[in-house]
Amino acid sequence: MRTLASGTLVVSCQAGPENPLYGPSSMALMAQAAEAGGAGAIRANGPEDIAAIRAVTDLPIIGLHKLGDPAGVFITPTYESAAGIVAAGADLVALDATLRPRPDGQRVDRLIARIHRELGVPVMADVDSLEAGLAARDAGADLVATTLSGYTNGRTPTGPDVELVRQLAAKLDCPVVAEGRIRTPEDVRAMCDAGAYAVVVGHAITNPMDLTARLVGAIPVG
Ligand SMILES: CC(=O)N[C@H](C=O)[C@@H](O)[C@H](O)[C@H](O)COP(=O)(O)O
Repeated sequence: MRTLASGTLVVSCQAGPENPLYGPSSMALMAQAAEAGGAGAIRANGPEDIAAIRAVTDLPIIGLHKLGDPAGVFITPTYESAAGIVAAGADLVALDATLRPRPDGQRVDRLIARIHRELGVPVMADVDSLEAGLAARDAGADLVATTLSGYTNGRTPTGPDVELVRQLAAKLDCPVVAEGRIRTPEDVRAMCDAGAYAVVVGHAITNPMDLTARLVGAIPVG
């Protein structure tokens, strides 16, 4: 079984329908490019993308399935969504473990226990706060990630949440994964110094629209 090693840079290869790169073949190419650059694992969304990525790499895949309302719990909200991505080739399941109500009313500890029992893969809890991270570990999560920090209370900061990584790493007895708005080598280093076990980077590597817009924004007007 493929596992997430300590000190890994994970590249999140995701594109929504608004992105010209939307689709499994583009995401498989992204994953191959990430691997060629030294990525140690891939994070990917949905069974189609995951199956296409699985076909071209042996790297561990952290799978998720975004379903439902993005304003609520939508990262792998149900057991069925977890089962679908594992069948497609995911080695770990990432799921929303914020303290928000789940769409099916399911308790997260029962969901995690069922994934362990029936799918036999580790669960990475995507959280937004220290409280949610501690609760996720108590609920059985194998790893805790800061993925949802800044996305659940209406205001998204521009930078990554180094402080949350530091707090989680100080309190938890499991790997803490840094994720969200990490853009530069300095950000990556700050996360490692704060105690991150692994670092996930998405937009800054796999979203050329974002990269282009940032540089276009640097051109003086007039
Ligand atoms: C909040 C949410 O839905 N995050 C998603 C989780 O899978 C992805 O859209 C992010 O790209 C991923 O977390 C990596 O983060 P960033 O792209 O900022 O490096």
